[in-house]
Amino acid sequence: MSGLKDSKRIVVKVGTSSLTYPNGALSIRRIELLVKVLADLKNSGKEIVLVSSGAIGVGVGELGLRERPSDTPTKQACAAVGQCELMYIYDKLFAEHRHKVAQVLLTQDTIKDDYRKTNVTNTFERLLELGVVPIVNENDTVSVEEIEFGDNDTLSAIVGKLCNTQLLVILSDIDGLYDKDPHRYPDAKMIPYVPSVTQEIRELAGGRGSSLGTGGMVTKLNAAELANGYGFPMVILNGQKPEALYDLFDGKTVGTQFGSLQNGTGSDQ
Ligand SMILES: Nc1ncnc2c1ncn2[C@@H]1O[C@H](COP(=O)(O)OP(=O)(O)O)[C@@H](O)[C@H]1O
Ligand SMILES: N[C@@H](CCC(=O)OP(=O)(O)O)C(=O)O
Repeated sequence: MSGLKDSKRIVVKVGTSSLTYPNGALSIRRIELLVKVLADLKNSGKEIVLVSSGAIGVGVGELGLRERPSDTPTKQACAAVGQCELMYIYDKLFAEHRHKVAQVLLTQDTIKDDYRKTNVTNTFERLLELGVVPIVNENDTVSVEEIEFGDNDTLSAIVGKLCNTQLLVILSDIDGLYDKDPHRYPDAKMIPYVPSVTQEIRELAGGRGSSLGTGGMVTKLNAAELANGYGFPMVILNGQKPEALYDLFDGKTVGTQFGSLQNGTGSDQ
């Protein structure tokens, strides 16, 4: 079995802080760059599933609110408004590269129900066969647990399982996992490889880094643990530099890799 660079089916998760400015408005430059890289990777033969946060952040901007709301119904309303805008933009940008997108809204409990799980898996399988890029987000109208505790990181690992991915890439507002929060400690050092998420690793992780990000490093470690348990590795890369995905698939050491490909032969470390 070959290394990460040969993974064909990839789930890429992008967080709110990688897509929006601190005032909530969408960063056109970032989303354009992300779509360009993903479209190009798709042209190279990869199958891409994109898990995109940002609906609440974009909704905040669309509705002209001054800051991210703290009450759940307003967050849900923002997500419902923002999701339309987000998909409109993805549709338009992927179309420029002649790729089709699909909207898939899920809740984390999908994985617990065999009937729903099969339906979702079948949909992913067919969409990928048809050459479509599924774009997934939490269904924030029917599920509020996740927007209260906030994270699409866990969802992205579940999506990885549901679509039988070979690799999960989480694009964050930071280059990878450090030995302490680099926003608080300038001497923090990045950790390139984590074979498994231990208690010692968990103790390195702090909370969110920006006013728009919700999960912090803890939820990324939860996602890594889930992903590795499901049998695929996870890599954290910086969403400000989506070109890092090219480096990853060129076989370079970039970001932080958690776990290796199943049967232990896939690690690039
Ligand atoms: N050990 C750590 N290594 C890296 N980042 C950390 C660590 N501990 C806490 N963080 C914080 O987690 C943030 C990433 O999570 P979050 O703000 O939720 O981003 P995103 O929107 O990308 O999901 C970083 O910006 C950083 O401030
Ligand atoms: N479904 C919500 C998810 C919010 C969320 O988890 O954000 P993030 O921590 O940036 O992945 C949205 O799209 O705004």
